[in-house]
Amino acid sequence: MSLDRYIISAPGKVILFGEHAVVHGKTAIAGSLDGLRTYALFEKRIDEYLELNLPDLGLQQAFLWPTSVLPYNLVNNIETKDGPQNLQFNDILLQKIKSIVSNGQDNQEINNIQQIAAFTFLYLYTCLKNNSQTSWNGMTICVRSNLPIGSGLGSSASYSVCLATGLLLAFGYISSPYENNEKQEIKKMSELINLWAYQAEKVIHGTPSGVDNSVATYGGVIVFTNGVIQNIRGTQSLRFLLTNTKVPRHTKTLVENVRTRLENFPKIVNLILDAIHGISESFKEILEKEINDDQELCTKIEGFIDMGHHLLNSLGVGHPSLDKVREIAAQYDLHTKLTGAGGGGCAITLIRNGNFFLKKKIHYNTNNTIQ
Ligand SMILES: Nc1ncnc2c1ncn2[C@@H]1O[C@H](COP(=O)(O)OP(=O)(O)OP(=O)(O)O)[C@@H](O)[C@H]1O
Ligand SMILES: C[C@@](O)(CCO)CC(=O)[O-]
Ligand SMILES: [Mg+2]
Repeated sequence: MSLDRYIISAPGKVILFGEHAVVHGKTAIAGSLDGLRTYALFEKRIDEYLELNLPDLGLQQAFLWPTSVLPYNLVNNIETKDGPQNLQFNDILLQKIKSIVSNGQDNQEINNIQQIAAFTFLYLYTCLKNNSQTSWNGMTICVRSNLPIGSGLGSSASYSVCLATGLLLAFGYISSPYENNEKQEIKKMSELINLWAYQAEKVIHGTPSGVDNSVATYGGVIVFTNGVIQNIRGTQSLRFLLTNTKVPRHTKTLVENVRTRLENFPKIVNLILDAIHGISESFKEILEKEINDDQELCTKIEGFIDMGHHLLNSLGVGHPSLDKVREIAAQYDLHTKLTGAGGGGCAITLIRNGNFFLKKKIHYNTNNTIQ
């Protein structure tokens, strides 16, 4: 039974190690950001209109569409992994939604951030509305976030998780944890949310790995390899300083550039991706070892940070502003790497403190898989 209103929230993220390599099947370690989140209000309307308010994108006026213009019944088995896989990014659907978002001008490229966000919502709505028996035909959505957008902190992933959750709740595919907090049910619902948030991320990122939407869905710190997720519980929260260079960049473009470099220099770039994979796996291993000497542990992680930063630079996703952050932090003997897609955006600096690495037994939960 769906309610008439939902308020949903999902965290941003930092990638500690493995960005870009994770797109090519390697391992990444990502952590969710407690205080930086996206919030979405979904409210049922009595008319058959969709109203989308995106004030963070400088949208003065809400998008407003009659539901009658949208195509339906594209996906048969929404609730299984086959659902999205059967759903080809078929051109008719994409063109149809693109023309709706660009007010009827056909063959318009969707390139500004408002249209990308609107297209992502309409795509997910069209897939999930399907033939679900629900009274949520019309709805008003408003999205707000305190995450910097386009800065490498997973704003698109938290946006995608909020949209997927709101629509799955509205169309009755999941129920709120207040109505059903049975552990097994929550696990199933989280997997469905993550599956459809991943579809939304594909619209925004092009060929995402799924690590961003996974950590925005599950929270905490996760180890992610090819869609397999290990939740790391019981870790002492690592302390990082987040620096936003405020240099704008697009994740989709940066990911495409790395793919081109891999196609042009496969023998070299594959070794770099393997080295980045090695850092993620080594980090995972030291979390499991009983290293009680905090200094030794900290020195190892600082080594991973330095190597990780230089390896990402060699993939062409660095930026002078990120190196500047490294240089300034190094004056205080602190170690810094870019986080997310790079090319500007944010850097993370490891903060040492006395009891920084109080070791607690690290427990890996059973694997969750999302694809
Ligand atoms: N609060 C928001 N409201 C509406 N759309 C948003 C919001 N936050 C993010 N988006 C969507 O996500 C896009 C930014 O995604 P992008 O992947 O480029 O950056 P990011 O997710 O912040 O960085 P990274 O992917 O490197 O972590 C925006 O263009 C917009 O379409
Ligand atoms: C750059 C990347 O690895 C992380 C972006 O936050 C892209 C992805 O994994 O989808
Ligand atoms: Mg993103």
